[in-house]
Amino acid sequence: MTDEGTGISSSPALSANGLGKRFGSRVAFDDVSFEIGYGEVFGFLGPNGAGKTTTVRTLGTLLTPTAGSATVAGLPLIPDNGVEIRRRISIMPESPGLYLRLTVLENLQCFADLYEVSAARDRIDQALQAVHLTERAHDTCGSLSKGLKQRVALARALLNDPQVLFLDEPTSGLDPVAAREVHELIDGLRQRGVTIFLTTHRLDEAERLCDRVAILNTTLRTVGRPDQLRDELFARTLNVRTVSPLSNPADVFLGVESVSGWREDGPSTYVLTVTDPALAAPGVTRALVKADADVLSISVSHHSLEDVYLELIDVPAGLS
Ligand SMILES: Nc1ncnc2c1ncn2[C@@H]1O[C@H](COP(=O)(O)OP(=O)(O)OP(=O)(O)O)[C@@H](O)[C@H]1O
Repeated sequence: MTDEGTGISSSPALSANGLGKRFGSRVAFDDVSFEIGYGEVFGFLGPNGAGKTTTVRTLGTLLTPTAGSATVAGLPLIPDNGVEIRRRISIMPESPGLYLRLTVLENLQCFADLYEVSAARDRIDQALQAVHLTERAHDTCGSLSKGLKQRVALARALLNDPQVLFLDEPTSGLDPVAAREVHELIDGLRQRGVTIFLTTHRLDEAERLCDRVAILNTTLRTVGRPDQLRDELFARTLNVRTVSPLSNPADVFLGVESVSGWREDGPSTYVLTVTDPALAAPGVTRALVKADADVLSISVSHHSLEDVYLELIDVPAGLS
């Protein structure tokens, strides 16, 4: 569905409603619901065995769901739509699955034939350019590093110019430089308006790349923007350190705009719960100066997506 005049689609690129998949008595994932807009980069996080790959394979029409419903690239996920959905999407699996004795170009030609890509040579050239591999087109895939193989797999996933791209752990096993290159490629795809469904164990990756993330552990634990999840789960705090203990901290802190509580966190260290750190910090500074306190530092505490993840996933005792 397209909004008149704007050309922008108003229906979600991907949606799931109570979606589930079980293998016999084993539940791979259950009761998963979300909506993803066109052009969004959506992170799908969860521990080993959480059901991420099975969700991707189900949305990618490779497995049939056992519960719920979904739409993929604007089409209901039903067997009759399988061919058309596969035409509109691509899946880049965790392992590249290339023919190692064939060159990069031959691999792409092979897959372009398989996918019946029209104007194949142009699409291959565009895909090679998108992943910066034009120079390596005639190298055999067996001679490429893991990071370069991953780029070939990404080029293959781009051959059909997908509306929705599923990336299953695209940086698994890559060194930081190769991972950063993949991140830059994903950024480039986002700028071209490709909707990306990204499964990853790397929380820094999700935080850097994703507009929103979902945390899955067989069922969905939460969906939201990383900063929104942090704010929902953790109170905002200011950390104040002074040279010597304050004689009456309550008198100093309470009454400052935006400060709703305080506690001591060791000698001369105070943690203040605040509604808005940007408002609270200058007020607290003024109050400390007025009380003649020698201030060592005032800092806003930052929670990472990892904190959110660990809070929501049941981590076995002793591991957190
Ligand atoms: N074909 C299958 N037959 C039976 N069980 C399966 C099958 N595929 C997956 N499972 C089970 O479904 C659950 C979810 O697996 P899945 O591979 O989707 O998890 P994941 O989140 O992708 O894990 P990882 O991060 O380790 O790749 C696991 O318990 C797994 O053993």
